[in-house]
Amino acid sequence: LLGAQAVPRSATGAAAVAPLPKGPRAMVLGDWYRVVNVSSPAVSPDGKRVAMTVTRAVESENRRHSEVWVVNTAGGEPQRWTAPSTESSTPRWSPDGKYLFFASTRAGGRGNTWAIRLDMPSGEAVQVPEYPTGSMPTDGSFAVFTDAAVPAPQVPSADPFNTMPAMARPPFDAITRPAAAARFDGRHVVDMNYKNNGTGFVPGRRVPRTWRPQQLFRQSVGDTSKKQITSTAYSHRGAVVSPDGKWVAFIADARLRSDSVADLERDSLARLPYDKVRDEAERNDADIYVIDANGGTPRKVIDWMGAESALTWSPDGKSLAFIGRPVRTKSARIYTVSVAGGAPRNLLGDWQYEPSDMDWLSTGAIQFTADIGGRSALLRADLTGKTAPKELVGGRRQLRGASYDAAGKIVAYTATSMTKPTELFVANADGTGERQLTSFNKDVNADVVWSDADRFTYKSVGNMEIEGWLMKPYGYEAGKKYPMVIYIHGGPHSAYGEGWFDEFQNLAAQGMFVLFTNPRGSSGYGADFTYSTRGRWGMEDYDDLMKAVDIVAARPDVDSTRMGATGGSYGGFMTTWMATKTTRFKAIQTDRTITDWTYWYGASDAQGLTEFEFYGKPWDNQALYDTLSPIRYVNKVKTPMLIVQSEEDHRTPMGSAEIWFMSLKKQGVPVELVRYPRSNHDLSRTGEPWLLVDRLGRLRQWFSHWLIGKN
Ligand SMILES: CSCC[C@H](NC(C)=O)C(=O)N[C@@H](C)C(=O)N[C@@H](CO)C(=O)O
Repeated sequence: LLGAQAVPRSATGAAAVAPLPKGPRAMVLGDWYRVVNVSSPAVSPDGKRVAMTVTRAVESENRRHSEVWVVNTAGGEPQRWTAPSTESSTPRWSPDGKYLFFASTRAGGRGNTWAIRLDMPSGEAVQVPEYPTGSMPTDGSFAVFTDAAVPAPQVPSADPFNTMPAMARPPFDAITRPAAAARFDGRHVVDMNYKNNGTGFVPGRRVPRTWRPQQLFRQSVGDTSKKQITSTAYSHRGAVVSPDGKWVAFIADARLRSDSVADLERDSLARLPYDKVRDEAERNDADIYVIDANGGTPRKVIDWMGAESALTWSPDGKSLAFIGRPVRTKSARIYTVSVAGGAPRNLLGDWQYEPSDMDWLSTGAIQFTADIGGRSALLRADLTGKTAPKELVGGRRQLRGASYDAAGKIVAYTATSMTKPTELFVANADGTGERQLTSFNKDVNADVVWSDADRFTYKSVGNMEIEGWLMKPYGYEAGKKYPMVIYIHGGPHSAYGEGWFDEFQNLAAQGMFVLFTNPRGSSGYGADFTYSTRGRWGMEDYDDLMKAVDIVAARPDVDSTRMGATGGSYGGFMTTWMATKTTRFKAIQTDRTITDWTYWYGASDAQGLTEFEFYGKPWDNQALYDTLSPIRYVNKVKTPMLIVQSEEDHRTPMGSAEIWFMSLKKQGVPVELVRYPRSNHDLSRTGEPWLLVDRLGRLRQWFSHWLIGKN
């Protein structure tokens, strides 16, 4: 049943890949390598084609591979447009239809933008320095983009520490120095942001701190020269050119203060103890401006309290739309405002959900995608803001990356549902006439019986409605009882939903029910829901999870004596928290866990999370950091636990796992710790394929051992 794939090495060193049994059958681990992911759809300006990124795992080489593929919107077989020997992704078409640009790092090139010529026969990808990247007017004659006008300060070539590894060099502000540069290869740290999940350790500066404000530049198509149109001490962000090419709208500091002043103010505020009046007051950090596309003095369009993003011109160039969030704890809304100024109009009113992206189509419609709980949909806003947005494409699935043709008639997007890995779809922009354009997962879908899940909602503490799903075990037969494992997501502000997910399928294939919910604190249900757990982590959200367990445990087909729990990151915290509170689970797996919030605060790269959620730094509110730390109650734990942690996880560093492991070991509680090398916080999502699959295998084995009695 396990289906673990042996990967013997051939004489050449490449791993041989064992053939998989034909289906229909349960998922085996080797199926993970067969699932293809489609992302970043881009509709050509004429609406005839869609380009996309197609990503597969190369099992024998323990890596992923991405290519750009193109399919006709009228249908037919998708074609690969980029070389299999290189990595290529995120395609976009030039407005004149002459090029398909994409991101790729290729030998002998500058930067990572490459293009395929569409106006003449061509096999090789080329770089086109005379074709600018940035926001373009309707005629596509030039682009506006932002860049620093001053070069980054260089370390002098005579610097005595130049030969040292970057992390070993004494940073600019350091007092201490190596006794001998050639003999120290450790890490010398002076700045706070010295490590980052994914990037790893970040070397300190060898030169004084400088500011390089982002300026507006323009470049004509067919010309490699770039004209700088602003020269200011503040940065320009989200710059977009008006359809007629006369104006540029951008977002900048509300008082146009220099970047250095704004940063130093933020740094000094950040050092102060938490203060509700100051820290929760509405702030106006940024506003919207317009400037002549050839430069000049900018004019403020609106003074709007909050943070603006996704600035977009109306097709007639008279208005601007933006996504605005008044304060962190309020839902983002779509607003429109006249370029001449005046009050912005809220198009979403008090609609519960939040927009993820937005397009103002040439037809005049404003469309966007939004998470609606665990599903996501394509919607059209009411331009008067009087009625709720109209859902154009929805259903029990997740839609991403809506892309339109120049006429605003066609929309392409990717979609996935519980039993269907991602594929590309196209529809009329009003949502009618939907068609599936790719079937990259046809073979694996034919072999594997993906388990489906029933959606349910339930009322929890304070009458709050919670959304949950129960996935059936593979081979489910009415009248039999099955074990159940609850999955708990992280964030805590993220969400599970209506998409194919390898982790759920992995356990369902072993003959277990998989329960997953979005307790309060999850994203996708509006900001009130998301921030309702502030200062109360592990309290009502724990109740939400346990209520779902109660509901499911009462089913005649669930064996309530064989239940398990698993979760990662904040979900990892929650599993250790559960272990201190209940013995109703027979086994728990805790992933990228957090067991001590004070340790986490010091060791993680994301202090901002608890500074906000716990009302300050540990010394501002030590009682809360302690009360919510599972390690304080570890003497209560009786449940066998599998701990999985990544050696290079700078988000939830190893110390939490180590103290948990040692504490359980000392108390005689069955515990295993698996430490993954060359892995960070994203092992389960973007990690090395062999390690990722190894982890899935261990989850299967752990729960099979404790809940089914076989391994
Ligand atoms: C202001 S810092 C945000 C931290 C971040 N939050 C989100 C929404 O992801 C985060 O990394 N939190 C971790 C503790 C966490 O639980 N991450 C989850 C979700 O990404 C995970 O599964 O790794």
